[in-house]
Amino acid sequence: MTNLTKEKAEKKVKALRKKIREHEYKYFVLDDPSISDAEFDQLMQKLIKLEEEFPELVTEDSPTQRVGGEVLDEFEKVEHSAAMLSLDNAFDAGDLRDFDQRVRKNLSGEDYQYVVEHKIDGLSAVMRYRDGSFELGATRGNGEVGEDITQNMKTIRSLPLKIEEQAEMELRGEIYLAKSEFQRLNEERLENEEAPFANPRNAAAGSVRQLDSKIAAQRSLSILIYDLISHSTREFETHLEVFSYLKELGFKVNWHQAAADIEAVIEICEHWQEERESLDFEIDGLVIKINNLSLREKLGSTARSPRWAIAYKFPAQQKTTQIKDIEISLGRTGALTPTAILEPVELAGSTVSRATLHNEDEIKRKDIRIGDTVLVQKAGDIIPEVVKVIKEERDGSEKEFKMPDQCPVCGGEVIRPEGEAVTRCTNISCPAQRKESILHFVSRDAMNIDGVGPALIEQLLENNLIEDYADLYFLKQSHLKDLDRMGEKSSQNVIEAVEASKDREFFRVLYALGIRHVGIGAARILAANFNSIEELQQASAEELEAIDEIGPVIAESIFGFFKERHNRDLLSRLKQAGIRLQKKESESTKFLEGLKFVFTGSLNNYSRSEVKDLVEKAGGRAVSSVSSKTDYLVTGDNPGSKYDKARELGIEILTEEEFKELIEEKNSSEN
Ligand SMILES: NC(=O)c1ccc[n+]([C@@H]2O[C@H](COP(=O)([O-])OP(=O)(O)OC[C@H]3O[C@@H](n4cnc5c(N)ncnc54)[C@H](O)[C@@H]3O)[C@@H](O)[C@H]2O)c1
Ligand SMILES: [Zn+2]
Repeated sequence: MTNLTKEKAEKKVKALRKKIREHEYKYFVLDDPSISDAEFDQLMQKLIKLEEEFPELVTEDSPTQRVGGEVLDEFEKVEHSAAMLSLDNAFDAGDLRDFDQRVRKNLSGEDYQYVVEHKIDGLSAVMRYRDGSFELGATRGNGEVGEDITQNMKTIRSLPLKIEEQAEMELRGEIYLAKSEFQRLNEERLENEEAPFANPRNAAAGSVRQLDSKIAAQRSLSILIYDLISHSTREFETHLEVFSYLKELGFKVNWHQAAADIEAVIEICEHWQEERESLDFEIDGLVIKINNLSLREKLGSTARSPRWAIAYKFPAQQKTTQIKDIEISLGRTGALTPTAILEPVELAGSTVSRATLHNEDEIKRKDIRIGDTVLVQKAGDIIPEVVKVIKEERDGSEKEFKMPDQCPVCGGEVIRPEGEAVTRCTNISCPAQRKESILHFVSRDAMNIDGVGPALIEQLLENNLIEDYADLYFLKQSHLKDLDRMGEKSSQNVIEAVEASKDREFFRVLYALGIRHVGIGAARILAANFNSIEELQQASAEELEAIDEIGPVIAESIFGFFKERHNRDLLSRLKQAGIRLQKKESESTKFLEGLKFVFTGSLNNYSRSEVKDLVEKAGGRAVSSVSSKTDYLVTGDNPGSKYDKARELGIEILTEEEFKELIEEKNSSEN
């Protein structure tokens, strides 16, 4: 009870109706809502409560008395043979039990059973078949009159256009977009600088309402059937019977499960609330229906919804809130990630106060500003994200965001390489990324320092014994002895292993530095072209790019590395420690030294034994299977599964032509 006077209540009711109508227009006509469904449902619930308390205020045109929706003039109108209603909502087990009480009372003692189905977050459609052919498809519209979308529905692959049934029949189902398709579509829209759809439902609705069915066809819509409205020659007793009949005819029917009573229904609802992410389409709840069809008739409907069904709605995954600030957090590879600090909101059962903004481009594309009202969403265990900005809410005080030009953790220089979306701190010993860089430094292909693993590195950092990898060379046995699992013997071993690494080949040192994009292959090429660190450091970007295998991205990264003052300091300490930062007289510069090649598909210019010879002459090895240790995969015609595996592992892939160039060039430069 609200304890309102009638006058006050009337004012509230009017204001609510106005608000609800505005949101219905944005949602149903523009396919562009500015609040989440849960927030909309709350407004509706408020109105329902007030109207229950003051029944004299109920008017025929109240949103509670009719199905929300509008019919667009662009389409032919279709009058429905039976009104297409909304569903009543339940938000928890209590609401479901209340519903069950009402059913029980209305059926006065008759036995009944429920069927529970997914509530697909799409839009409902009605389909008419005659003499075995799909004849008409229509939207729900305002419930009485819908829009003729027959042409667009014909693009839905899962909808049979012919069936083995000569009767006249009418079906209902939900048109939807699969999650993967929704994601693809939104990425495409962002790229074309179009506003992303707020959810798959809006995306599906926007696609169905395309006047050009070629565009609809590109959207890959799907449909699931959930009701039979009429049939000219057959009668059915239960909803379950209808489902098996439709399935037999070749329709894709909605998932469903029988439930003996409301407690069984509640269990099914709880199950799917947990499992909803496992589906390839969005469900926003479950629909509970009476199984026996004659009982449905007995229960009947209100102006807005049937009394024999109810929608159980999951807690909201989307809500509107405000961005209070945008902060930068640093990943372990030095990536600067902007994060929105939100006015806390309750979302899918937890309080959300941060959302990832991914990167600078994403902020620009979505035009996100500090102070904006935004729609945020949380799906599964994914970090919350900003779906879109509600631009109508701007008052001019919002501030545009600018990426900092210094690392917020260490003050180091940040760069955003051309063609990349990510801005990074270039300081290798930046606290946010030093563990990773030290791990890389000691790894097998790099300095190969045995006995220095993740656990030891963590301890060394925690005890302030080292800050970066150069510090490893200044460790004394007395520092190590007292650490966990570090006796006399093992600390001695560590010191010796560190000492032994001072004489590694020059290319390994170059690789160990951890310059972004300089993998072991690029390090070898650099070592073949420069005799010492100083030489490399003095090279201009142009000189670097002049080397065949070194592209602008690697060149820029090398350049950036040497420019950073922390990195220069790090190098001078490596030098001071006695690491050899130049080539040995005897150091092999064989071009493919140590590199592993895998070949797949049939080659046009070489036999398999020829390529093996070529690779081995240049110091490389030809191996038969792809693993993370593979450096190059060379593909001929009709490559096999090795190709997919290499792609998955991010291994560099060469065509036969590229391989040929590599080998020929090498031979000519070495002769
Ligand atoms: N965000 C906004 O601004 C805004 C505005 C208006 C409406 N809305 C949302 O739109 C919806 C209101 O639409 P409604 O009146 O269609 O009610 P509803 O979504 O609560 O339920 C009815 C609809 O459920 C769908 N459905 C999915 N699976 C079904 C199944 N297995 N069996 C039967 N029906 C199934 C059908 O399309 C049917 O029309 C609510 O979710 C509401 O939050 C949001
Ligand atoms: Zn930093």
